[in-house]
Amino acid sequence: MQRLVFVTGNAGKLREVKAILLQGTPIEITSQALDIPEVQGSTQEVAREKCRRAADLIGGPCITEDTALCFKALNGLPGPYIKYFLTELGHDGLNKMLAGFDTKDAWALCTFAYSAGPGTEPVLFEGRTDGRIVPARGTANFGWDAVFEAEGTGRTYAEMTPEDKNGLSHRYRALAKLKEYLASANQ
Ligand SMILES: O=P(O)(O)OP(=O)(O)OP(=O)(O)OC[C@H]1O[C@@H](n2cnc3c(O)ncnc32)[C@H](O)[C@@H]1O
Ligand SMILES: [Mg+2]
Repeated sequence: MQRLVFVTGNAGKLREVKAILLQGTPIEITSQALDIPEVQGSTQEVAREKCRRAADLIGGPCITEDTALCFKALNGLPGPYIKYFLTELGHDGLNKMLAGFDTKDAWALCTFAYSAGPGTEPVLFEGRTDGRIVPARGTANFGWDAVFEAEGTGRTYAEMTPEDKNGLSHRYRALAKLKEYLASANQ
């Protein structure tokens, strides 16, 4: 059994990561909620720096995760800054931001970063799910789930069962790559 510390302050992320990793992996997740300052930059720069700081703080190997919500009309923004937009504007405001644009297309991008310990360069694993921004539908219990309709499903993440979301989400796709990496690194 491999033990990995997932450093996150977000209960929704932790719940989904545990559920996804339960499906056939010898990885046990323990978590630490640390509020790590996030730098500005590309999703990759934000992810790398957060993971470096987390590894320094806990003094050992760890994973961190960054989620971006990218609007096509805005060339990928708010991207890694979605948390602040969601907090300040809410679901309705996110829709209104796109009112002047024809395309409501968007994608959810998840970046896991794995550090083998302080001083090592984090390795990144990205997963992307395409969709579009819609007026809120479904049970809104996690972030922007209610306003993101995943392509080809006709449903927002908030209208899906946890199993359905975890079978096609940005997080699931990124974790699949992380799992593969850890499995081959352990042979
Ligand atoms: O401690 P960390 O892991 O950084 O947790 P966080 O909540 O600060 O997370 P981020 O910095 O990655 O910001 C991502 C924002 O998107 C939200 N979010 C992340 N994953 C989501 C998902 O699958 N569905 C809906 N909202 C999500 C999350 O609640 C934040 O508001
Ligand atoms: Mg954060």
